[in-house]
Amino acid sequence: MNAPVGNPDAVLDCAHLVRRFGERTAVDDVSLRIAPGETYGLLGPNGAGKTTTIRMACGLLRPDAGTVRVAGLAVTTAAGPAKKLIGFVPQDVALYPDLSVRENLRFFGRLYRLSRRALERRVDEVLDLIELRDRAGDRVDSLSGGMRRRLNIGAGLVHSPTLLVLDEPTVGVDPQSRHAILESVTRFGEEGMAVLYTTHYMEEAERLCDRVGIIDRGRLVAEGSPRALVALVAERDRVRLSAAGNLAAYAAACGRLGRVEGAARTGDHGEVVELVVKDARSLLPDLLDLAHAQHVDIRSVEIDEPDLEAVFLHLTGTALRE
Ligand SMILES: Nc1ncnc2c1ncn2[C@@H]1O[C@H](COP(=O)(O)OP(=O)(O)OP(=O)(O)O)[C@@H](O)[C@H]1O
Repeated sequence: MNAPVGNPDAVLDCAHLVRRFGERTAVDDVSLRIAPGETYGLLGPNGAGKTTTIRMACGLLRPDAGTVRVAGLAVTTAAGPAKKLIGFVPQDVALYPDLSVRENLRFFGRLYRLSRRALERRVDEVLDLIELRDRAGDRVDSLSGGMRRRLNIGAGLVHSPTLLVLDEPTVGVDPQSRHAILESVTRFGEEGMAVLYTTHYMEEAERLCDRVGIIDRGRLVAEGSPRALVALVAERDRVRLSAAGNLAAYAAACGRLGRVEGAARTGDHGEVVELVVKDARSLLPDLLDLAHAQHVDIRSVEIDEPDLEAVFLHLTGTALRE
C-alpha cells in the first residue's frame, strides 16, 4: 500500500536523489524538504541540475537512486495518488492556441475529473490568481507571451495541488507579466500551497522564497533562508558542514584555525561539523582546503545571515549568471 510515511510535516521530501546521463552526473545526492505554505527556490546557473531535480520530484523522470515523497506518498514515474497532489509548470508553454483562456483551464481541470460546478468555480479562482479574468474569453493565440506564461501556470493550478512546481517561470517574459507572476507566487504560499521554484535570478529567489537551495554541478551546496545564506558573507556565523571522512580530526583541525571560535562534530550519526566563526566568507576557502588535505568530502554547507549572488560566488568560485 502507498501509506503515508516519512516526515508528515513535509509536503515534498526528496532524499538522496541521483541522476546520470551517460558519463555525466546531472544530480548528485540532492535531498530537500518543503513544508506546507513554504516557497523553496532552487537557485543555480544553467546546467546546474535544477530541471533534472524537479522532473524527478514530479515523477516525470526516474532517479537512478533516491526517493521522492509528496505528503508522505511515494512519487514514481507511474500514475499514482501522489501525482494528483502535484501541479507542474514546465518552462515551455503547453496550451491549446485555438481555445480560449477559460477553455484551456477547463480542459486541464477535466483531466483531474473535477465535477462541472467545482471546475467552473475553480477556473474563476484561477483566472483571478493569474490576473487573466478580463481575457477569459480570448483565444490563446491572441495573448502576449507573458500572458501565455501566466495561463501555463494556471493550467498547473486548476486541480488545487498541494505542491506547485515551477521551472524558471519568468525567463523571457515582459516586466508586467513578470511582476504578475511573482505576485501570484507570493499568494500561493500565503494560501498554504508548498511551492518549488527554480530560477537563476538571484533577486527573484531573494524576494519570493522562504528558503533557497543553491545547486551547482548537481550538488546542493548550501541551503537556508536568503537572510541566513547572506550571513555566509557577513561577520560571525554558525556554519554546519555535512561531510564524510575522519570528522573528529577535521573538527579539531578547524578549531585550530584563526577566527574559528568553536568547532564540534555533531549530527545524528556524527556526520556534521559545526563551527562558530568570524567572517565565514574569508574562512570558507580555508575550511574547504583543510577538508581536501584531510580527505574529508564536504557534502553541504549550511549557515544560520550581503546578497545571494555573493554567496553563490563564494561557495562555487563561479558566477550565478554567465
Ligand atoms: N536528457 C538529457 N540527456 C543528456 N544530458 C542531459 C539531459 N538532461 C539534462 N542533461 C544534462 O544534465 C545537466 C543538468 O541539466 P539541467 O537541465 O537539469 O540543468 P538546469 O540547472 O535546469 O539548467 P537550465 O537552467 O539551463 O535549464 C546538464 O549538463 C545537461 O546537459
